[in-house]
Order: sequence, then structure tokens, then C-alpha cells
Amino acid sequence: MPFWSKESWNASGKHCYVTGGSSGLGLALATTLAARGAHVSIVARGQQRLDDAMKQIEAKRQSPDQIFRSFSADLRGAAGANAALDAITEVHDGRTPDAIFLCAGVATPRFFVESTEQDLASGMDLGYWTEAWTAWAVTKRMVEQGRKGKIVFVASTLGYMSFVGWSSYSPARHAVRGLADTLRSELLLYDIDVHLFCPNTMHTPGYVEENRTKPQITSLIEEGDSPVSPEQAATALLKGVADGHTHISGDMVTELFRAATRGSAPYHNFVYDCILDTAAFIATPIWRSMTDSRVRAHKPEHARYLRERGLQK
Ligand SMILES: NC(=O)C1=CN([C@@H]2O[C@H](COP(=O)(O)OP(=O)(O)OC[C@H]3O[C@@H](n4cnc5c(N)ncnc54)[C@H](OP(=O)(O)O)[C@@H]3O)[C@@H](O)[C@H]2O)C=CC1
Ligand SMILES: CCCCCCCCCCCCCCCC(=O)[C@@H](N)CO
Repeated sequence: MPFWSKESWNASGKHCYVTGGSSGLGLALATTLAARGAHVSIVARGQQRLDDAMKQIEAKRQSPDQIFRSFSADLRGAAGANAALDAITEVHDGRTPDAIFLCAGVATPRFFVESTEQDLASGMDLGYWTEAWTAWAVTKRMVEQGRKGKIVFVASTLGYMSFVGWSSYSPARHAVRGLADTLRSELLLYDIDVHLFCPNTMHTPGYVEENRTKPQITSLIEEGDSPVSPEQAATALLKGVADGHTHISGDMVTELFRAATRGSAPYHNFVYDCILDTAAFIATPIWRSMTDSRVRAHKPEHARYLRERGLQK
């Protein structure tokens, strides 16, 4: 699509596949899509949460024709991604979904020096591969079937920038961004649209969980963020998709980092992005130097923390 034209996408009647649709952002998206008349399929690992989510999705049904499906799979590997696609496309005669929303993911913040090999490897599995394998499996099928569609990746504000505590997660989010930017270009060959949603903090079960391991200094820095509800985030995501935006964010801080970190991604609006880019050019160094001071001021407490855990003599 040429850069000046506006796209408008409507979920009604479309088959939308939401990974991680049993909780948080994915669940909010699944219920919103159901309320907008879409066929909705959700995949996650835990059966109980899938069953509970299906009840919430069913409650939003607009027509008896809508098809809702759930399937339990671990999406960290190619086999799980393919098995999930087989299961959710069965009732659609094997046709690939019209839109894929890659919301499955887990964040486990902690200090780099206290991370194990498993923690860091798992960060990539749960923050990158859960999205990449499904994108790979679905693209192959779309190309084989000659079907157009949409793939919406989910990264984070931490896909544009990062700070203390996020060493197992932010790299995976940057990798998701790298894949989305690559595929935005490559999948033009097949008329498949690629979007990247970068949410800021959302009040979700996943957020409650990550706060259990989150270093205190990380929480302190995040006080500069204004958390949103998963429903607000889902609405922002769908608006960005309908507007045809490649990179989508739901808050001003992420908008600033988006504009300043644009790379080869298309901007939204020349004038608006110029203003944002200029504002970020001035504000980011101020924020960074304040944040660096906070991190340095945390050194004595951190030394105590490391000693208590036997990580420093
Ligand atoms: N909450 C926040 O502040 C932010 C979150 N994000 C990102 O947004 C996405 C959604 O986050 P949020 O809604 O908070 O997360 P939640 O933890 O609330 O939900 C995550 C969903 O993903 C599923 N999931 C996790 N791992 C796998 C797996 N290996 N295979 C299949 N499904 C899996 C979970 O189900 P189950 O565990 O049963 O498999 C659940 O349905 C994540 O990628 C997260 O990193 C980005 C920015 C901010
Ligand atoms: C331009 C100058 C202004 C800067 C203000 C910056 C304030 C800090 C923003 C921190 C945002 C972190 C979001 C993390 C979301 C996430 O991915 C995790 N919750 C994982 O689930």
C-alpha cells in the first residue's frame, strides 16, 4: 500500500488467531474481536485458563455464525506452533486465519549477574520464539494457499529502549522488532501485512507475576510509565492496525521512542513524527541522565543485595 493512503481494517467476519489469548492482552483482544463479530481462536498452554477465557469470549458473541475455538499448545517450538495451527484451522477447512495476533509471552526481570543460563535462554524462548515460530508456520501456509492476511507481532516499549533489570527480556523484544521489520519488507511479496505493537506497562496477570522477580530499582524507574488496562491496549492495537500503522503504540512515552527509533519502518505522519522525534531528541538524554543517577545511587543497596545472596564477597 502506498504511504499516503489510509487502510481501514474491520474484524467482522474474519478469522482472528490470538496466541496467549487466555490472559491479559491476548484475552482482552480476543473478547474485543468477538464483540466486533470476528471468528476467534485462542492458544495458550494452561487448559483451565483457556476454558475460563472461552466463557468470556462466548459472552461477547454477536451472531450464531461466529466460530470460537481454543487449543492448548506450547508455542516455544515449531512443532507446537504447527499443531496449534492445524487444530484451529480444522473447522475453517484448513484455511489460514485472516489475522494473527502474537500475544503469547512471558517476562522475568532480574539482575544480569543473578540470572542463570536457563533464565537467559528462556528469555529468548518466551520473548522471541513463541512469536517467531507461529509467524513462520503461518507464513508458509499463507504462501502455499495464496492467502493474504495480517501478522501482528507484540514487543514492548522495551523493544525500543531498555534499562537495568531487563537483560533476559528486552533483547528478545528487540529481536521481535527485527523480525517484524524484516517481514514487513519480505512479505510484500505475498501481500501479507505485518504490524508491530509495542505496549507500555499493562495491568495483567503477567505483570503481577513479573513483579515477583523485578528488582526494586527497575520498579522505581518504571514509575515514569503510566500503566494501561489490557482492554485499552487491545483497543490501541486494533486502531493502529485499522489505520495501517506498521509500528503501533498505546501511550506517549512509547510514541516518543517509536519516532526516535524508527529505523527503516514507515512513519505515521511526516509532521507528527518530526515533532515527536524532536521532542525525544531533547527529552531522552534528560531522562537517561536522571535514570543513570538513580542507578548509581542504588549501588550501596545493590552491593548489600549481592552479598546477602553470596554473589559478591
Ligand atoms: N503486561 C505488561 O506490562 C506488558 C506485556 N508485554 C508483552 O505482551 C504480551 C502479553 O502480556 P500479558 O498480557 O501481560 O501476559 P499474561 O502473562 O497475562 O498472558 C500471557 C499469555 O501467553 C500465554 N503463554 C505464555 N507462554 C506461552 C507458551 N510458551 N506457549 C503458549 N502460550 C503461552 C499464557 O498462557 P499459559 O501460561 O497458560 O501458556 C497467557 O495466555 C507478552 O508478550 C508480554 O511480554 C509487553 C509490554 C508490557
Ligand atoms: C522520552 C523520555 C521519557 C521517558 C520516560 C520513561 C519511563 C520508563 C518507561 C518504562 C516502560 C517499561 C515498559 C515495560 C513493559 C514491559 O514490557 C514489561 N512490563 C513486560 O511485561
